[in-house]
Amino acid sequence: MIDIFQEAQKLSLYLAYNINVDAIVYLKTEHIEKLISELGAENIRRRMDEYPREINEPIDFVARLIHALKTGKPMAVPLVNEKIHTWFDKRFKYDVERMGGQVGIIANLLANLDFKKVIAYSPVLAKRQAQMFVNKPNLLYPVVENGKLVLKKPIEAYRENDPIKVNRIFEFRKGMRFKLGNEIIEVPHSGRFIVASRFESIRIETKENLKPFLPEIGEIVDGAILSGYQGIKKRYSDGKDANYYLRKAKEDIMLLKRKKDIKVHVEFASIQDRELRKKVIYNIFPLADSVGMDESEIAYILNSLGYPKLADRIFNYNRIEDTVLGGKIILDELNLEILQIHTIYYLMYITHKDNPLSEDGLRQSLEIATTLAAARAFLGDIKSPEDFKVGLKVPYNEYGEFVKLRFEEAKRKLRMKEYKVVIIPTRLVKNPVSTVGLGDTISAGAFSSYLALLRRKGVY
Ligand SMILES: Nc1ncnc2c1ncn2[C@@H]1O[C@H](COP(=O)(O)O)[C@@H](O)[C@H]1O
Ligand SMILES: O=P(O)(O)OC[C@H]1O[C@](O)(COP(=O)(O)O)[C@@H](O)[C@@H]1O
Ligand SMILES: [Mg+2]
Repeated sequence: MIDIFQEAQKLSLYLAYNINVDAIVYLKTEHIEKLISELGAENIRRRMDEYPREINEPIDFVARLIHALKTGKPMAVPLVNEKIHTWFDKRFKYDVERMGGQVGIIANLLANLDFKKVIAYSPVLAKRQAQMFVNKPNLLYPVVENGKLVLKKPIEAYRENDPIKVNRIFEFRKGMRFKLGNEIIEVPHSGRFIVASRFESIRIETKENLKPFLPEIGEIVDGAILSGYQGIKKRYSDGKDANYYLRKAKEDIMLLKRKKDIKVHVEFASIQDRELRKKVIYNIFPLADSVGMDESEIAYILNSLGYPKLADRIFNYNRIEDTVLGGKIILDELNLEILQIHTIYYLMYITHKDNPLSEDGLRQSLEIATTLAAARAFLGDIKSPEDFKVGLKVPYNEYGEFVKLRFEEAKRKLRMKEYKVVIIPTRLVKNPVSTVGLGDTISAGAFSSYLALLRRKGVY
């Protein structure tokens, strides 16, 4: 496995579009009890039944937070009412502020792992945000100077007046117990709840001056990881809308692939609004080669594709045979080369039978992914390639053997002839320093090692 990791390190990757500051709160029972006594258990329960898909007022936040705590699922809900920022800041002291967003997290990870070159782009880059990127020669931000593409360290490329986006992250831990009225809730898994800020001023796009250079960037790199589409809004005050930004996003992928047919991985993230989710899935996925998502996200996607019962089963029971079934549907309906699903107890790849990699190769790629996530969960951050070894010391989760057994059963039940499906148990850290960014870490590790293995086979 180490040899594949070393081959992945020789790759150069392009990343776009989202960076932000993650302001992290380590939730304590007292926080929750205070919120419940302030807003009332009955009110919260009622709002939980309504399942608000955006945060307009404090009770929306508390309802969705408690739903996440009850299920132990990773969740992200957009904050759309700028007036309640002060409500949050009065109630919570942020324990840590760190780099966030798929681009920010993956850029720092790959740069610290000594990848050859990481070109990280976000349409906004404020000074404070630029300072959160690791300052290494292999991590560069693309700018246009005198009509030419120039790659600079982020700290040399920031713009004074660019806005900063701060997301609030609530880290919760397995075993936390509290009362909601008469109901005792015990958190089943450790995880994170993201209150994702959505501002008019930050658009998910490639700025017009950089756009003509995307084919050149595509030529320099070996692959691209794109994410942030969840930040697109339905409508903007200047008349632009989601269709406009999705058309632009599609153009970007085609431009990146124009000079060299690089592989593109899309890291999916929670999109609460059904209409927007559907638009992102139908516009973007067919242009991607690879897509990554967690168990809540696969359920949301299947809901959008018209499989609500299967979606509910995956969300509530996380059974392997349902995930395989759902994965096959997504792979086929959106015509992907490979789909990667990360869940608390297992990681899964689904591809078509003609994928050039062997099942063993695919499994090794997932092993790299879970090892990196375990290292990050244990250390809080990955600072050098040496940290990979820390992940190797983390044991597989206690359901490891059960996962393998259930997978063998699923293979007997489901039609598998046309697919390659591989699954591995996760290496799960019992008391993680934090969990935010683990999915991004898994996907970066999986996609880059997938590319390295394709290269080794001579097919990429
Ligand atoms: N404590 C943990 N140790 C190792 N890996 C973990 C831990 N908790 C979660 N994970 C993995 O990370 C993903 C989370 O993905 P998101 O996209 O951030 O939801 C989870 O599925 C586990 O595979
Ligand atoms: O949707 P947004 O606002 O771009 O934010 C994405 C959020 O997802 C993260 O990138 C983490 O994602 P994962 O936990 O799924 O790896 C956070 O750092 C960030 O706050
Ligand atoms: Mg994720």
